[in-house]
Amino acid sequence: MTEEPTNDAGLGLWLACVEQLGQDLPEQQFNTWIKPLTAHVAEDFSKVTVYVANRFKLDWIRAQYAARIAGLLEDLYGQPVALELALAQRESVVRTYVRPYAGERNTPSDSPSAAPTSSPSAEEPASPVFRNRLNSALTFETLVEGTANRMARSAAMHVAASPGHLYNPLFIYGGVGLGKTHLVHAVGNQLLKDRPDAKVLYIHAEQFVSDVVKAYQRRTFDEFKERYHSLDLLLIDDVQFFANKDRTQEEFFNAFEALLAKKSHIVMTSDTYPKGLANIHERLVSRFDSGLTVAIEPPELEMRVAILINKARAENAEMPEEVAFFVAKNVRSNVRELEGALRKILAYSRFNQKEVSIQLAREALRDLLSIQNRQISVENIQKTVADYYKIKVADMYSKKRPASIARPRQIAMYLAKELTQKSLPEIGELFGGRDHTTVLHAVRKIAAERQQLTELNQQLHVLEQTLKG
Ligand SMILES: Nc1ncnc2c1ncn2[C@@H]1O[C@H](COP(=O)(O)OP(=O)(O)OP(=O)(O)O)[C@@H](O)[C@H]1O
Repeated sequence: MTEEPTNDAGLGLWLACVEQLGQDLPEQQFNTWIKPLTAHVAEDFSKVTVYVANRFKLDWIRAQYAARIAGLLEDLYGQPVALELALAQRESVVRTYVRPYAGERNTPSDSPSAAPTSSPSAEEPASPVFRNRLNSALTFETLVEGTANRMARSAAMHVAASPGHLYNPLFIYGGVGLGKTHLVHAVGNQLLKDRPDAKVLYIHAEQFVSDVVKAYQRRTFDEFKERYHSLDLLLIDDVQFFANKDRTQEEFFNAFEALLAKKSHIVMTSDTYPKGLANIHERLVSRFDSGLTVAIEPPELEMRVAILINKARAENAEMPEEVAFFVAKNVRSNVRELEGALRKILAYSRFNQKEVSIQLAREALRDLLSIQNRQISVENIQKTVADYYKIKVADMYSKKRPASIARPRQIAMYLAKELTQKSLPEIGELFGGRDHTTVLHAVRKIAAERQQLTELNQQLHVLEQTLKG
């Protein structure tokens, strides 16, 4: 492989990243995928271009390691570094990992002239593990269930258990990093576990476009059709990328009809619901919507906590529940960001040889937390305390008196007095129009008990840390 020139400091950054991966990954994975990589680091460190030997490996690196490499580079350099993956023969830089918005994406056109020279195909030589392009780590077992994904997950499990029947096609949509890709891989992996002979293919929509282009160029549409039309299960990710690709849409339509006719199953993902798709033919859109369409929502707090704890465990690290709560409270947007936060915390903990604690998490995530520039409001306190003690926010204002509710409410009043500038009557007002003496009683009671009860003190500590960010 060509050695790509890079400056010394840049080389140092790349080598440190590789070294860290060498420690983190199983030896065989490291030797197969990471060791052969070369990289070029921009003079100002703004971008690292990693060169990969062929398109197939590039896809694999992108799917499996790009987020991790980008995260490590950022940890090591101290600021975000754009990561680009490119084929080693330089003439065709494929796609940056840091994704632009859909409209700006540099996807291959499906006109023959714009075809990439080495577009991938489902037939490309590969070891049997990769032939179906499934990542065996993405299973139902490793996908944490919560309200946000319950329906999508159970529909997907249903499909995996009896493909070709209900919910065909299954159309899963949702924002970035919410687990759509994970879920479709899980369907494929589950089906293969039950029926190892099933013909399953996972493919990203962009790759399908490339396959169409190649069939065009080589006049191999018969083989193309045979390959796609013979599947038992087609898992196709990010179908919004079919926008404006007329020939691809036509071929996908054909494949779709053929597969449904023979009771094969199709599972699709997209960033929007079918009717929200732009520049896709109406006849395709209506077919996308003809089975079951389900959304994946951003994960709720408890799900985020569970994901963090599970992922830490998978990395052989312990994340105490209070730290997971602190992180989950502060990183809300999607699971990929949660994973990024976890990676930072674990790297920080290893590097400084300190145990994972709220204090450590706060240090590791200080950039992220300072961006949020949180202002503590009484509403925020009520929500956080309600989440922590697993009661409804509405109970903060209600007249209910059971201790399981009254106590968290007193704790929230105490924190409101401690962490905001509000007066006792103002706080009373915000807790369902209570008298200021009720608030005063709560504040005094909790302050006194805090001195006596270690457990309460610890809980208050977690809540304070969480609220202060
Ligand atoms: N419920 C979950 N439990 C465990 N891990 C999850 C869950 N949801 C998402 N993840 C993890 O979060 C990361 C991002 O998920 P995934 O790539 O499936 O998102 P996506 O919705 O396909 O995003 P995009 O649209 O950006 O491709 C993956 O590493 C995935 O394993």
